[in-house]
Amino acid sequence: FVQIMSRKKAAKGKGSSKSPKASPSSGRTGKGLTVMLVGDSGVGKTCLLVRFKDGAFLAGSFISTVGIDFRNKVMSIDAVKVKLQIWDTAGQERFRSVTHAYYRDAHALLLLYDVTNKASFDNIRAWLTEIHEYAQQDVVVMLLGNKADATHDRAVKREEGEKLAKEFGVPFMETSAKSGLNVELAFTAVARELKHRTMKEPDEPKFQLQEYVDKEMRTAGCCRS
Ligand SMILES: Nc1nc2c(ncn2[C@@H]2O[C@H](COP(=O)(O)OP(=O)(O)OP(=O)(O)O)[C@@H](O)[C@H]2O)c(=O)[nH]1
Repeated sequence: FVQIMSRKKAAKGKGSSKSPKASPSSGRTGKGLTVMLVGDSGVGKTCLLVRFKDGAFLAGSFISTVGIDFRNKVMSIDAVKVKLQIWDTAGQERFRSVTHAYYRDAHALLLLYDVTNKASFDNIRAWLTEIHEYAQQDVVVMLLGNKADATHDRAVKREEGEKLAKEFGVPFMETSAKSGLNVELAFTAVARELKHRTMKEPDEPKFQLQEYVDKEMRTAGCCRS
């Protein structure tokens, strides 16, 4: 599997992490925390990652990811350096078996749908079933409604995303890889949760991911980027 590289990466000539160090069995023991991006093809997984990593938006023609792609990013959380290894998976059905092999090594999953594509939202239930089947029980899952900038084409209301997330007990926010809305926050929130888990003091209260996200969004007002 690890030999399968992203066609996107080759086509766009973007700098990426060197050859993938992770393998389906090394994630939990390897250095860093692994965050996997999943969701239907075209929801914006690669764009979200590129926005987070390089601060840019990949406009123009859409080149689907083939297999899986890897990028590393070091974040500073309360003065502690946290290394995230981010796995960008292919949303296309034909690569599903590749993705399945990586689930169990993921510490966190960012599950995306596209707010302009109702089918991608309807498929979230199936994605959650798949996650339940293949990922670790304690995996951190966050639901993201991406392309929030595309107001004219919106097909899924924010309230619908919130409702679904509540039903499954996962934190939720809308993002935009295009405008940058909440992109940093999505990754920071899961990194904080994972850091808390690994470095928690005995009497420290549990980190409340959704509370943190809500507070950060309130502080930033409507247009956090
Ligand atoms: N308006 C808008 N378009 C976006 C956004 N994110 C991605 N796109 C567009 O959506 C298309 C698909 O984006 P990708 O990031 O390649 O999608 P993906 O989920 O990685 O797709 P697969 O690799 O096939 O799984 C591209 O044409 C992007 O330019 C966003 O936040 N807003």
